[in-house]
Amino acid sequence: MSLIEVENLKVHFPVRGGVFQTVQDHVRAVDGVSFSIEQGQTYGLVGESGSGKTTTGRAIIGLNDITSGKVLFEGRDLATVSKKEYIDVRKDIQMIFQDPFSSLNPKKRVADIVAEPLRNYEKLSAKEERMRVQELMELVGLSPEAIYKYPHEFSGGQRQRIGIARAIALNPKLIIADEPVSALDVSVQAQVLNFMREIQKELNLTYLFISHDLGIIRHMCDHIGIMYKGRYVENGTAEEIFTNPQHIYTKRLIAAIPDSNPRNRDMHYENRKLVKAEYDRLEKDFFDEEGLPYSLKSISATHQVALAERG
Ligand SMILES: Nc1ncnc2c1ncn2[C@@H]1O[C@H](COP(=O)(O)OP(=O)(O)OP(=O)(O)O)[C@@H](O)[C@H]1O
Repeated sequence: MSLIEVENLKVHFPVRGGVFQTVQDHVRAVDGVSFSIEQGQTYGLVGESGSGKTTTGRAIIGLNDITSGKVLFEGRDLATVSKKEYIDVRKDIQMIFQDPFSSLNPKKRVADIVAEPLRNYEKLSAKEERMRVQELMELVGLSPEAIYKYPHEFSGGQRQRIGIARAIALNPKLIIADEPVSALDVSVQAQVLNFMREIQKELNLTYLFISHDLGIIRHMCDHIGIMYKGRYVENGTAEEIFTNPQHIYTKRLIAAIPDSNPRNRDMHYENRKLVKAEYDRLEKDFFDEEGLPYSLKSISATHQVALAERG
């Protein structure tokens, strides 16, 4: 059984207007997304800004209302479990946020920040709590003595480690990591990503990893879903997606990954121009009037016609 299964998830936000603020329309932020994640695996959701990645993560954790569809955690439907069961499940699902600068309360010491979930769910004595927080600090590679410092006394990478310490405090099974390194310097990003992989192995964590950066997703994920305007255009194993992308949108994202090998740069640049030209030409044809993506088959047919026309 998968740890988590998301079935045909839809999250629509009402758009209100007029004098009486009546509902005039809906933003279909997530519009029929399905995936499952096995224990210990990393599933990547990738897409450009506004494609619905964050809303998907927030809906799973209960921060956004679900319009329709199901979220099953260890086979239990989160919409129908008892309150007690839901509280247990919520302990098992934690989140790491994008911005370690704003997600940590600047007025609180690290001891209080990391202890927050412990105080919500576990009744520990002051001594037990301090010991657990110190243990967590060591686990994330920070000095246990630093628990009395404030967030501004740490670097960006260290702050994200504090966010991770808070997320793993209750020994969760699933961590939703929403752009966990995009606010960090590139030099620090790799360190934090590698560290996330290390603790994943050590604690048998499962990740839902959200990013707009396909290069990072490639580094981290076993399976990938490519989102565009609230829907999937493609999903599969990381290997399938990178070795044989089917959709022109996926090809475009892959072509946009910077290539660190200088020998490949010229070729990469040419590929990029080619893919961009195809994409621009076909973009209007991708979605029918209801915004439904055409099947991969029809896209590749359209694609072939376009290529033939170009000679
Ligand atoms: N509370 C809300 N009310 C109305 N619309 C919303 C709300 N939250 C998100 N949206 C809209 O839903 C769509 C999807 O947003 P979402 O933040 O999930 O995308 P994203 O792919 O995570 O993008 P980003 O990387 O910029 O966060 C966007 O059009 C956004 O404006």
